[in-house]
Amino acid sequence: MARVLDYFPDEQPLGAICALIFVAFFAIYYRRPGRKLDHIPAVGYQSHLLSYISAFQFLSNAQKMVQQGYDQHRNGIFKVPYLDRWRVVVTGKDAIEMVRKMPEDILSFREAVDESLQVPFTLGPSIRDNHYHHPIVRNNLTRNLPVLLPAIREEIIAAFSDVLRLKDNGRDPDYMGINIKFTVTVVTAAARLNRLPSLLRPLANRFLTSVPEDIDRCIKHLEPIIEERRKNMEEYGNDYPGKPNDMLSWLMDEAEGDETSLRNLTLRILTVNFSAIHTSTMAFCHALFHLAEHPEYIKPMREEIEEVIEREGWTHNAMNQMFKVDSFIKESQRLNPLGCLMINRVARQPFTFPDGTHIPKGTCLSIAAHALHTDDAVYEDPHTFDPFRFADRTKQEYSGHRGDMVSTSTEFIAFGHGRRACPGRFFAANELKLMLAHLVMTYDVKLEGNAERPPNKWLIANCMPNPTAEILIRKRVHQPSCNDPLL
Ligand code: HEM
Repeated sequence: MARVLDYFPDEQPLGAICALIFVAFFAIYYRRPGRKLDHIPAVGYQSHLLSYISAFQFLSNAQKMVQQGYDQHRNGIFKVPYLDRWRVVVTGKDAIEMVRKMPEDILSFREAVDESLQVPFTLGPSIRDNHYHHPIVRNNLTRNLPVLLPAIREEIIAAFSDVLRLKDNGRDPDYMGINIKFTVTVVTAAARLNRLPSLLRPLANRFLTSVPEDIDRCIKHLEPIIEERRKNMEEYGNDYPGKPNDMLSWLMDEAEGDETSLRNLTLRILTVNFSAIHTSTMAFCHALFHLAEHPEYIKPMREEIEEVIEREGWTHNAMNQMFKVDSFIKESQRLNPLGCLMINRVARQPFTFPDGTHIPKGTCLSIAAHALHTDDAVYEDPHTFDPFRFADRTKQEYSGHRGDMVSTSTEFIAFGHGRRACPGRFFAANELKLMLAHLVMTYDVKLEGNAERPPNKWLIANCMPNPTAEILIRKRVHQPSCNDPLL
């Protein structure tokens, strides 16, 4: 104490005491549930106050620290320090299986999402309490993929032309902009709210977020469409001829009570796009950077695509037969999942793992995704990008659909695993495969010189493709016949 007081002039001991009380309050307030996790080994300092040093290191070193814990406690359980809490990390097949099977009232997915995104404030109570869009994404969207595939392909081709500034694709830039920006709006507001004590959050939310303005802007686009569909339904019945077969129609069909309001339907569209846009964008960029580093993999994929498209055309069936394209993206997701910690959950009740580790109520728990995906006990030569690793369906471990990108397991958790696994992954897989197939059939890509793949950017535990990297891309001189007139 004497040494700390030395930093303050003699006449200001009160200031020093206030500062110390503030630091102590910060330290005690922030770490929850704190000492109840003392029995779980920590990465970095274990003691309460010193662990703040490790928590600061974790901000810029999360992936390495999680890997360190994984290497030291293989098939065990350890904890990593965040500024506001410990996070318990679970490793090993059996423990992952146990987490997968835990019911929501013991290990909650919802509570983890609500906390990390501050859903009650950012997206609001209707999104927190009602998840009717989940089965729509999982069932309606997936079921309709065969009929929607041509429209999805058309969108992809238009998007490529737009991004490469080849021609104006006629899509409304304001509507696209709101949907793209919405994720950033929500995530930024959530990060700010997470730094505040819960009592201040309702008030602070009003100043920290532009979600209401984003919804207002989006309403302007969707109002005339929703009104027209309602009018048609009133006049010609629910299944009127020409009714669009899309997310908005499915939501309008299923919404009940308050959910039928224009505002709530708009918020629901923004929320579905929130889950879809950035995840898919990052997945595609990761794969694109691997391809640009290894253009030699373009040829075998072109051969596969040409052969499949000659037989099946650009159909859903064709997508299911592009094993190399599927494997390429899956391999890229294996090495570059959304983060080093995934399948985040909050313990709603205390429970004990079979190895005797007790998990108190309120504990935040995750699986070490990146470490699992690069474990040499799980994958051969795990740090090498081996694009067609999953493509050989004669191998028993990848036979049937087991090699597919959408197939989750205790060895591949890029989409989560179990009941809560991403309901949009079937759509995502088709979208990503169509994008990669379109890219390789239409363009050549490479990195400048002999450059290596641009390094990923880590935001604490979240992994993103390098946002400033550049690749070289040019249109192929000879287009194959299977590239139809849509181009
Ligand atoms: C490559 C692209 C994607 C990846 C890597 C991805 C990954 C994930 C992951 C890891 C989860 C959480 C699973 C868990 O914690 O157990 C999730 C949830 C979810 N995903 Fe995806 N996803 C992708 C694309 C999509 C798309 C395209 C949609 C919609 C069309 C979608 C809709 C959802 C929804 C609705 C949830 C539940 C989220 C919530 O309740 O807040 N995802 N996704």
